Amino acid sequence: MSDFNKDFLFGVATASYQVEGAYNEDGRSMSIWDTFCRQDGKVYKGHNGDVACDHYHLYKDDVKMMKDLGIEAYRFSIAWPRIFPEKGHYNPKGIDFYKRLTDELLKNDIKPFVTIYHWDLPQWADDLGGWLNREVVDWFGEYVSKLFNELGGYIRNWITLNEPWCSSFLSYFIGEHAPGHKDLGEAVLVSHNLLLAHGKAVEIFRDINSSDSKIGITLNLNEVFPATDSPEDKAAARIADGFQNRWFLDPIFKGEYPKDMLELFGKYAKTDFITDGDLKRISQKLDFLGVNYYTRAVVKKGNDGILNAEQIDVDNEKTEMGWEVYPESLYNILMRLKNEYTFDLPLYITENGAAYKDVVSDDGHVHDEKRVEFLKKHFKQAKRFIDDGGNLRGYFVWSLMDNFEWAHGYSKRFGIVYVDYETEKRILKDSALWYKNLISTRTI
Ligand SMILES: N#[N+]C[C@@H]1[C@@H](O)[C@H](O)[C@@H](O)[C@@H]2O[C@H]12
Repeated sequence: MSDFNKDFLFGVATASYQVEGAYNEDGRSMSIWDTFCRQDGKVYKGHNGDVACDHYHLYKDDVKMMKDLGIEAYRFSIAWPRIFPEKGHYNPKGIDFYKRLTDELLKNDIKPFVTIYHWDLPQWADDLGGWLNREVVDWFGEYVSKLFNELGGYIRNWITLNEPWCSSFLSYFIGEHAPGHKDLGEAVLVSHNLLLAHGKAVEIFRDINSSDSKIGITLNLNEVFPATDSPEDKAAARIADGFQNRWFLDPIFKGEYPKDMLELFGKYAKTDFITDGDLKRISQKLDFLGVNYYTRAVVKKGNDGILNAEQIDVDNEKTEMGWEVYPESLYNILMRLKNEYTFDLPLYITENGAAYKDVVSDDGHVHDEKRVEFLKKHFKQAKRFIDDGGNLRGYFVWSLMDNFEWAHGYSKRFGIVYVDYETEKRILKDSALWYKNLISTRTI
């Protein structure tokens, strides 16, 4: 058994579109996810975030619930369509919600960690090309300037983007997420514009915010294993690692795109998307890196004619998402970051958690033993990293409560708190009570 020190932050995470609801309240306009949900066949049973967990109206109860659990930090995102419902049109009512939420958190000694962009791009921006249009960097700059000026005095920890891999490759190449394009060249251009927007936000942040405020980015990273020791499978694993991890880590921390991926993507990218100064903007110094970790990947040589790297199904314990439970890779990823990219830069696990088939038992409780075991194993790996000299500052469990799980709608439950979507009633799962005990003892 070993203890997390007193400064380590035990948190939970959510995102605006997944929990807020109030999709058309107080001036909020449509986002690409409001649009995507209304397209046939895109989201499970046509679910959408119109109401979600109604966090917009129930936030005080949710903050009290966090307080009662001893939660020390709350990672949430801001909905761009609330702040700028139209191009160039600022909506003060939009900011007012986040001022109320932040005020409630601070009153309860819960540190706010804000994600500036967690996928709900305003529809007006997408109508003008969205992340495909390099002008989005300026629109994003106007958005973040308003956030820093209006909220910078209360919020000290800012995350520019959540999982740019999802906002680019999952959304513009694989097509599972909004806006649902399937074009690798577009996805590569989008990934670059996302990183430019990230860099623009860091520049503005450095101009506006005091030094006791911190800024970083959140990347979803996994550890990639070759299915066999064959040269073909090893080569496939290297490409898969480049596609998932190095394409973002290298420009942010080394100031250059990985050459092997640049060569591969260069065959598909529609324009010469890198111009002078871009990589300098993208690779500005950060105050921390957020890591979202869920599972590893085991890859064999594929034949899609593009990446030629195919993930295989591993005969091991899996979550409801079909993701292998592999806590060791959390340690390995953190150690790789420390040794190759971030060195002594503070790290946060900004998301880790699991979906399981949760049901309310006859006793009125939700006995999610598998999630308790999942979290226990992953917290142990986090502590192992700290004990081996890693500068891990905190851990945000995904998620505080069950919520809208993107293309899966409400069919996947990730929360440590159960949500009855008919009544919006919250029920603490056993994992919430386990987390409360971990926080109070700080011992894993
Ligand atoms: N899927 N899944 C769960 C979770 C998703 O709900 C978050 O919004 C993303 O940041 C990340 O993908 C992880």
